[in-house]
Amino acid sequence: MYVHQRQGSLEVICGPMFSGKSEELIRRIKRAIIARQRVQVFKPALDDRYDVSAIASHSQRKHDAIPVKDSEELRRHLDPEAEVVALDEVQFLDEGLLAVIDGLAARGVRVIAAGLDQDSNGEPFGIMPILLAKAEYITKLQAICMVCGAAAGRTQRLVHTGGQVLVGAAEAYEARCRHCHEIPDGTGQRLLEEPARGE
Ligand SMILES: Nc1ncnc2c1ncn2[C@@H]1O[C@H](COP(=O)(O)OP(=O)(O)O)[C@@H](O)[C@H]1O
Ligand SMILES: Cc1cn([C@H]2C[C@H](O)[C@@H](COP(=O)(O)O)O2)c(=O)[nH]c1=O
Ligand SMILES: [Zn+2]
Repeated sequence: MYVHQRQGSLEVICGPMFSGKSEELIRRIKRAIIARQRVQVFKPALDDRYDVSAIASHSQRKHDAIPVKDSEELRRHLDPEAEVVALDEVQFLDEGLLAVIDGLAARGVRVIAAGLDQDSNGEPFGIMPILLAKAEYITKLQAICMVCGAAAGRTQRLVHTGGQVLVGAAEAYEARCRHCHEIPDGTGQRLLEEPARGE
């Protein structure tokens, strides 16, 4: 006879900026609360754009969250009774989070992690590729390309400052499709020019 235990799992919500990751995370958090589950919500302290101690979407939806500077601080705040642990902006958290998430899922906790799968150069962002490999469930969202209106899987940086990490919103970024996304090469030239016909 099988004995079913409460199954832990990892759900990852990814996609470019403005694709609705935070809205979707808040929706799942609200449903878990309606189901009277014990929910804990975290975000990296680094992301202080709209609110220091809340997940906030670009459409002003919010949910209280514990800001943490790294995975060690997150580990210290964990409620041993939590049934659901939700994390926003996980691309900013360190590799130590992987062991924390594995430990939670092994204890039967439902972990929901939202974050950018790609940086503004279209490269994998932080621990996201590993989380995607480890997840039981993946939701990849698309925004609307601000140039052509197509579905957008990438984020265009509009300012020529910063390295991979530059906290910001619409003043510094917009959603773009693969075709309209440009990777700066330092000269202001397009890197991804379409080959001329006949080439
Ligand atoms: N280019 C865009 N495509 C889709 N939604 C956009 C765009 N620009 C602004 N928005 C707004 O952003 C909201 C999604 O915000 P949010 O959940 O914070 O996204 P993410 O967490 O993926 O950055 C949308 O519901 C919409 O109101
Ligand atoms: C593409 C890209 C984004 N960021 C920053 C900008 C924002 O502070 C967050 C993403 O927030 P969202 O909830 O997904 O809108 O990440 C960055 O630092 N570097 C990048 O390349
Ligand atoms: Zn486009």
